[in-house]
Amino acid sequence: MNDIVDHRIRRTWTPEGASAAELPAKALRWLSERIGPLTPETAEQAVAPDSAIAVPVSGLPADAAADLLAVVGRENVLDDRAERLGRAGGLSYLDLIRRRHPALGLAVPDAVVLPADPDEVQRVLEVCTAHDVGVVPFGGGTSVVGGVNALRGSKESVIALDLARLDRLVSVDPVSRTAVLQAGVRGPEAERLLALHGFTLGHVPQSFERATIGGFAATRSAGQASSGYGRFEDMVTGVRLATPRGQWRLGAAPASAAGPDLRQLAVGSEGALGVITEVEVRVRPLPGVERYEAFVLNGWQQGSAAVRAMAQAGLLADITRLSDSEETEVSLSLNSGWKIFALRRYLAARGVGEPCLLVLGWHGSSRGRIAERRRRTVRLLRAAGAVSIGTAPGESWRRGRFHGPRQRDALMEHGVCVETLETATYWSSLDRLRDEVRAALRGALPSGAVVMCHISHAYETGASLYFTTLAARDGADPVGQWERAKAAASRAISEGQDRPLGTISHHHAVGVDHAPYLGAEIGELGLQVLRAVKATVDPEGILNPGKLLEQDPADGRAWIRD
Ligand SMILES: Cc1cc2nc3c(=O)[nH]c(=O)nc-3n(C[C@H](O)[C@H](O)[C@H](O)COP(=O)(O)OP(=O)(O)OC[C@H]3O[C@@H](n4cnc5c(N)ncnc54)[C@H](O)[C@@H]3O)c2cc1C
Repeated sequence: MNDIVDHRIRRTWTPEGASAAELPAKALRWLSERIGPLTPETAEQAVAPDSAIAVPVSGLPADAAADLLAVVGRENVLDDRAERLGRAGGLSYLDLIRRRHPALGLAVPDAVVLPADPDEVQRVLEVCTAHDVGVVPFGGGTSVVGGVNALRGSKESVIALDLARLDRLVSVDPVSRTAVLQAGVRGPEAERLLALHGFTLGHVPQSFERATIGGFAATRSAGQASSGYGRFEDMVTGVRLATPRGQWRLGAAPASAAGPDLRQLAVGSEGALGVITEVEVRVRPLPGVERYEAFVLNGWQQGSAAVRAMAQAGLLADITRLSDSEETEVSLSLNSGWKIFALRRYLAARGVGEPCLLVLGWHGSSRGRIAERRRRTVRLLRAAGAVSIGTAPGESWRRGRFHGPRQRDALMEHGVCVETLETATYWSSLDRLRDEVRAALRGALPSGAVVMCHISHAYETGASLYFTTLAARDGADPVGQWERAKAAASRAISEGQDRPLGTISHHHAVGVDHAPYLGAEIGELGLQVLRAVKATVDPEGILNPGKLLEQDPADGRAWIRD
């Protein structure tokens, strides 16, 4: 079993484990004052042994198993409970809760299959089509929308198709600045391999340490530096897919008017239209210099107007992230490193009563190049009323940029209901969307719940909104508690007059959790178009049953409560 999967079973993000993110006493005190007394989980709940989780005997038919062994070798068809449990779902709050409360049940694949290369992936799909076995493509397993849950749909058995062995940088074209990476390469390894050639991808989501190139493409991921490097789909120049109907290569030129851009059907296909085996990406020269800094704006309106002005003037930093006052308050309260009292006094003296933190990160070939870019941005920000608080808080953000999942591990140990959700809309609707989602979450969660929001992806025409909630967990019904809150927020996002107020997902994708809301966004005709594509490439419906397009009430949700 690889380290990553092993540590996921133990419910810790990295090998260092939850101890890497122990919450300081000050943070716990602050939190219990805000959301009510924390009720740490019992030792049994916190580390439920694997043996406590019911894992049915593998239902993979013997003849299908034999054919799979013939393709990938005996050691790459795994049916022991630990390996299967390791791929039983992703990393949403509900996924983690199910692992802590074994009685809630988990959807466990019948086997884990690890092909070595694109041709083996293709042959695995042929075997699964012949034996009518469902296939869940599994990258880093960091889905937070149920994308890798081992649902069966109409199939008797389902495998997790783990792409971990597709871990190579296939080629680099330094002239065109493109590179081909296999789907199973994880974020840090992709950067390491590209750096050997002097390049970077610049795709750094918070799940960077574990998520894969194939997963980024399959979910239309957006990284923290999207303002500078673009979203993942902006980086993709070509895709190689294995489908039950054969291999499909897309992307012949950097731009094309040869009909609709079918690459964009593969990007965002969430394992339902094919298995992405290779991705050709645009790469950029490694930046020689980085600079992180922070400003404070007075209130959300002033902050979001400043980010809009930056976006519309083409003056965004590579990383541009605005926290609302609630999120800023939490950062200030929980951060032990800053001189908080002095900072609050300084801001009050500058007339900032409702601080909203704006972090900017700059990448460039030299200090001079960065200075040149930031000069105009800083002028704009000063005119918008922003107060510079220097590089220390920016550096602190950079150092902690991947700590979120570890802190979540620690918060869960303390009995907190901690989850995130995200959306995006046009600037003219942004404030209304934020107000409505906050009201929906507050209405559904216990009083005192902390509901924070930030903008971390901004465009000329609009921005994403990312919400984080912290609430006292309902120990008797933790799943129902979050499902109700999430449904209320999703309704607020999806309702609107002639179009929804926002998108049901800016970068987490659809999976199971957002499937009921997809129709509101793309219309019944849109759903039919996608179903027609699915019927063409996957006529037997083996690929990722119950995700993206399908809502199978008998399978899609019921197992959660079983
Ligand atoms: C703590 C945390 C922070 C996160 N932060 C971000 C963030 O900042 N930005 C962001 O965009 N997302 C974020 N996510 C969500 C998640 O990391 C992304 O969706 C990521 O792109 C998933 O990559 P993965 O390799 O883990 O894919 P998986 O979780 O393994 O799979 C995701 C979906 O893609 C399909 N899939 C995976 N690989 C392939 C393939 N090769 N071919 C076809 N289908 C495939 C799966 O079947 C599934 O439907 C975060 C998640 C967590 C847990």
